[in-house]
Amino acid sequence: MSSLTVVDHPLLKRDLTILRSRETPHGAFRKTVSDAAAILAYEAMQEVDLKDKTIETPLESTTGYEIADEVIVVPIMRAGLGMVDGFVRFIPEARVGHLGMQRDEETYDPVDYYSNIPDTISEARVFVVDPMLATGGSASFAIEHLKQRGAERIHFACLVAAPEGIERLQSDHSDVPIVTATVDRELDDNAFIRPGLGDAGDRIFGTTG
Ligand SMILES: O=P(O)(O)OC[C@H]1O[C@H](OP(=O)(O)OP(=O)(O)O)[C@H](O)[C@@H]1O
Ligand SMILES: O=c1cc[nH]c(=O)[nH]1
Ligand SMILES: [Mg+2]
Repeated sequence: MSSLTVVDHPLLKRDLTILRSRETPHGAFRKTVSDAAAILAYEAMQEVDLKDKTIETPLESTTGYEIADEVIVVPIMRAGLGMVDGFVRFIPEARVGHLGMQRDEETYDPVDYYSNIPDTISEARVFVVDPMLATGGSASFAIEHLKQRGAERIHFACLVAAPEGIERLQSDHSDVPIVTATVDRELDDNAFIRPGLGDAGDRIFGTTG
């Protein structure tokens, strides 16, 4: 079974509270998603490989490190776009792929509408990002698509996960580690996460209210 890491950090708890509140307007919501994603990135990137590099300090030579991995961040659109900045903040040379996916409002199955993935995917360490893991359908489909494109080292990062989504992802993709800020109680009858934070895409982009 893949690993599940629930990041325990006071800044993340504070950010999650801002995100959960219905009072938070979309500008503050978008900024907070980005800030929280950076904290998740810090944890999710623990396994990134390094290589030695000799450098000159002002006084002498010493051995330092640089990132050895080719890193690709893949947001599941739309809401995943809000996490990209937080992830590339630490690795500016990272490439970004895009997967467009929208849940069907009745069946809750993901419908894919866009894919643009860097052709270095097979040798890369890939971070799939989406704030919400609800039924797990979108994340599972996205990861399957990336595997079919050749990806072999995939990580998944989200802000809010439902127990149902974690179970689905661990069952479909036992090789993909999951990093999240919280595991919430349950899915409701509309497959929304409770207590959750509502519709992440709409709140990031201000498409309702
Ligand atoms: O785990 P699941 O049951 O698949 O649900 C989670 C998906 O639902 C949301 O996207 P949505 O379909 O609302 O699209 P949007 O990002 O364009 O709003 C969310 O950002 C995930 O992609
Ligand atoms: O709670 C949920 C479930 C799916 N998508 C969201 O944006 N929020
Ligand atoms: Mg949405």
